Amino acid sequence: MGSLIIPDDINSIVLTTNLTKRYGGFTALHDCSLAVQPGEIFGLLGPNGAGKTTLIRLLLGYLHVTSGAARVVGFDPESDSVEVRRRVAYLPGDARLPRHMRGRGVLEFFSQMHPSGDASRSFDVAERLELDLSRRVAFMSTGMRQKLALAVVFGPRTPLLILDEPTANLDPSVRAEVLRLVEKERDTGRTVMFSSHVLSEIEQTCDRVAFLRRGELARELVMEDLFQRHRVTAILRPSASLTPDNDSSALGKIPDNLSERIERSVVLPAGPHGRRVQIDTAGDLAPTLTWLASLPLEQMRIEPLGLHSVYRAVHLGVADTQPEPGQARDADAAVSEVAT
Ligand SMILES: Nc1ncnc2c1ncn2[C@@H]1O[C@H](COP(=O)(O)OP(=O)(O)OP(=O)(O)O)[C@@H](O)[C@H]1O
Repeated sequence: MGSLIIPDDINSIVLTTNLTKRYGGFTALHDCSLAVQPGEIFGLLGPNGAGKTTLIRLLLGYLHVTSGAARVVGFDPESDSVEVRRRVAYLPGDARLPRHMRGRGVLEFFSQMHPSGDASRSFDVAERLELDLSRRVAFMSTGMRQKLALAVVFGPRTPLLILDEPTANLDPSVRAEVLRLVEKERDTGRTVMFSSHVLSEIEQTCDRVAFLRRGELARELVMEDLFQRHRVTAILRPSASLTPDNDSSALGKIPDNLSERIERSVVLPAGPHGRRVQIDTAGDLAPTLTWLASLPLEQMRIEPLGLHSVYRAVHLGVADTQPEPGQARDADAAVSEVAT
């Protein structure tokens, strides 16, 4: 406890320094240091058991810290959890609501419980999510209960919202509506932290994302930087000359001004249409396009590299820019299993 807080991070709304949680001999979170800035949507990604919920519950003081420190909305959740919870609206992954109450009663009850509760905001959210508030919780479906829990949590006007898998059990149109609500809150200056297994919604909504893997903070990513990374796929013209080991010599030397932007360029073994070429780029595409146009390539396709490739790399512990040929298919299967 009581680790040094870096002065640059003094304005962070969430700050953790070497935060660690052990259950007996098992480490659920290890040396996690991260900072969330006011007004951003911060995503937490990671496979099952990675430590996302552990981190969130430490931030709210529901779990005791083993070592390291956290500061949330200016307070230490270990010693001031009441102050933290006054300022944070929290959606647990396993939200439990009073089964005997009707939806309307639940929203009124929770808005009175929270110091910054506002029932009218909860009712608005319930309406946007098309939730029938006349039903008793006991007779609601899983998705309806999730909508009700969301209506509860979007009620209080707290500076920070922490949502543990907010879109779990919801159909695609409701998921989209929840993400719009999250963005709306951010646009009013609130900060949102949320965990999810759905890469597309993190990609679409978050300003920054942290990847947890086996209790470690494996990677942090600014989404703007991710959107600047692309994969160019093309077929090598049959006339292009190749050295016997099929290296990337057919692509020539990468111009000096692009050396930082071209993260990877490979000629893959021949497929049904010829030899495939893959080039991964970072940063502004404009200068790269001129070079690409000069190469002996056809059927060129340019796609954003996307969170999927980073997730795969972090999840499998391989470099996202240099997957082994043939490994990609296995990796994709593993990701779709875990991350869709
Ligand atoms: N009370 C506990 N005692 C022992 N181990 C625990 C306890 N609570 C959680 N763990 C373990 O800590 C690890 C992290 O769990 P956590 O719930 O934080 O993961 P998560 O990333 O939220 O996973 P999921 O995506 O499945 O919700 C898991 O291996 C889990 O089994």
